[in-house]
Amino acid sequence: MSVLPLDAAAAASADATAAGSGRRSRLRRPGAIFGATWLVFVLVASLTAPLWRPYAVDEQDLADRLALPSAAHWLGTDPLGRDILSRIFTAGALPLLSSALMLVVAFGIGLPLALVAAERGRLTERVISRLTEVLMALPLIILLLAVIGVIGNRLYIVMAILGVLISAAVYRVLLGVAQSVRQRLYVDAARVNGLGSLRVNLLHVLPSMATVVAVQAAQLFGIGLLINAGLAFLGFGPAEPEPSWGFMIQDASKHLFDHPWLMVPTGTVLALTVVAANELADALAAPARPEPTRRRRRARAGRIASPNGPTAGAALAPTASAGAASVGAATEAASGRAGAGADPGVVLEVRNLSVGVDDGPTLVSGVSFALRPGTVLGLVGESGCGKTMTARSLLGLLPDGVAVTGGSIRWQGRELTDFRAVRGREIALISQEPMVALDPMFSVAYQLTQPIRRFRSVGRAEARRIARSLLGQVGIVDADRVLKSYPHQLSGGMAQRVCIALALTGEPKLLIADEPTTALDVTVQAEILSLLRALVRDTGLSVVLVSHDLGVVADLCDDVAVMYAGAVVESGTAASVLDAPAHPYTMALLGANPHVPEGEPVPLRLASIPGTVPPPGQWPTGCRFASRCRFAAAACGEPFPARSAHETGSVLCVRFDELTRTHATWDAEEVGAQTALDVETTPTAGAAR
Ligand SMILES: Nc1ncnc2c1ncn2[C@@H]1O[C@H](COP(=O)(O)OP(=O)(O)OP(=O)(O)O)[C@@H](O)[C@H]1O
Repeated sequence: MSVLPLDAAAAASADATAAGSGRRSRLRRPGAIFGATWLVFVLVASLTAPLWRPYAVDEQDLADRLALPSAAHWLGTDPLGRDILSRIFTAGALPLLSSALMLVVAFGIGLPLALVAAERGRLTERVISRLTEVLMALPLIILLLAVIGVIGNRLYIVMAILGVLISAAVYRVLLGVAQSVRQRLYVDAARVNGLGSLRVNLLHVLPSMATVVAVQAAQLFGIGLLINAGLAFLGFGPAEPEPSWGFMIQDASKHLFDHPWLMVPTGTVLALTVVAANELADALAAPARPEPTRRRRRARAGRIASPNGPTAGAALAPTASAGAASVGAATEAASGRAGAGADPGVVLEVRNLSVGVDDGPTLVSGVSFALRPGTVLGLVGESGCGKTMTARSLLGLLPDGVAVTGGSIRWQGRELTDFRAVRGREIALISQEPMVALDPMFSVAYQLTQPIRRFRSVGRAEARRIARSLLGQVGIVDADRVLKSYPHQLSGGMAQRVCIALALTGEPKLLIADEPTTALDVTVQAEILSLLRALVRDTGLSVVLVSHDLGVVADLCDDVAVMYAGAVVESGTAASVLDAPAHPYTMALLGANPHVPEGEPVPLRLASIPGTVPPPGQWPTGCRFASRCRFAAAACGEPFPARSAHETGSVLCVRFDELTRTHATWDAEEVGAQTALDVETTPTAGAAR
């Protein structure tokens, strides 16, 4: 039953987010104009045919049979001398309306099922998918003929049943789209902002699927017309003298050689109607005009170099507040504070957190840290080390099929289980891609005032006033203009400011900032960092900052937890960890930081840590960094506990004491053709290498 426009749907899904302006521009294309105009014309002409047709459908002129077009009969006559024009348009209502009915049934079943399966997770999705697979395995035409055998030529009912059968295929296509839309950051943002499941689907998921739904509907409509005509051709249409396109084509096929014209009018109307539906679908599926601006492209390029702009000079320098505010990101083993949730100074405590894929590998294990009010904790590490999974666990926003499998998250002294209750109100999220985190369908005013009204129980006018004030708080001076704007009209930096304002709508106490500056220009990065710093200073917010940029961490964080292969390998105050790293991975990470001190030449090649992070499921016993570590020894192959370090932090290295004693360092000596990091150890007796 491969009747669905999978390619078209996939193509459309790719740009579904540009739906607003994109859809309008697509509808101005010639194909779309032709398709829509013809479909409207044929529909109106068919529905009104009894009012304007020149002859009744059964009116015969036996003296003028099989006539060519004339003034009396514009499209000629059939073998019984009946007027073809009158019959064609009278016959149009049935295929058009019954195909529309088929669409309503197919989407009425397929679309809600896709939304539910995408939302409810893997188990529900599997159950629904298996059921729809059964439906898809049924032989469509044979089944339809069997139905006709039972109920007769009642084409509306037959087409409704066809809709039920096709709903399985509709579901398959829409499921993929719904799943991909649900992963978009603005859907997460809507959930963080307290929207219930129905409203998330209605306000954010469905509008983004509209293009795919329209493409599918247009193509299925054409297929419905053909099936309808095919059934009538086979004799399962309306009984004579009622006209039908299929029967008229069958009648014409008998005279293909002696009176070929007879095939032309009905064949042309049917073909034009199917082509019009397909043209409309193609126009809708065509990519919308690309939106990326030079600014976004530059931002992407900047991400590769990961410069820190004005903050780069401060890279690796201790922050002024670090010492004073340091809480330490301590593992439970190192701190020994099993009951630290009772500590009134700790706003968030994560202990022994594990995250894993259902029936799959563990992605994060044994992660522990604590956070005091008004401080910033940085989660750093290479890509794939589990920073995002850890951060998203704090909001209960893990991807489908991924779940917290162990440990505890204590928020303000109580175990965090009901994430919906705290999302947006107490804990908010700022994500990496501001342009994707805002819903392209809605104005900034709408996106800000909705959560404000919900969280603060205020009216429309007051919500707008608060939105304006929040925009002012995040450094937007022309708030009124920005409120009226749509996301695509904002620059990256402006969009991130709006996202931060959005995160503040529920007056949260904790911000999870997942690489909030990665997608931005260098100068804008600095502005956003300084904005975050000001917010922490002025409002007492706590922040968990996910970053791979040590410059950003040095600049903004009070404490830092360095993650490697799903575990925290070192934690402590940012000042102590960055100034005197205790774990070889932290040393190597600092050595590979692409920071060039002022006045020094830029190296030809950047330093790197040899090897790659072992993927989940392939972590070795013992130290997960051992295979890449210059200091690895036999003892690293065995499991070992974390050790206290940096006064309030910890380090997960069995050779910690030894390396400290020997003042081991791991610097990036980037010269000439050297590509790896050099190891320097101060030769001290007993310092084994
Ligand atoms: N939906 C998912 N299903 C299964 N595994 C996943 C999923 N998303 C991420 N992972 C895996 O989980 C591990 C941790 O990913 P995570 O995104 O937390 O890393 P990260 O340190 O934040 O990296 P990055 O800086 O690239 O975002 C990676 O190995 C990743 O491949």
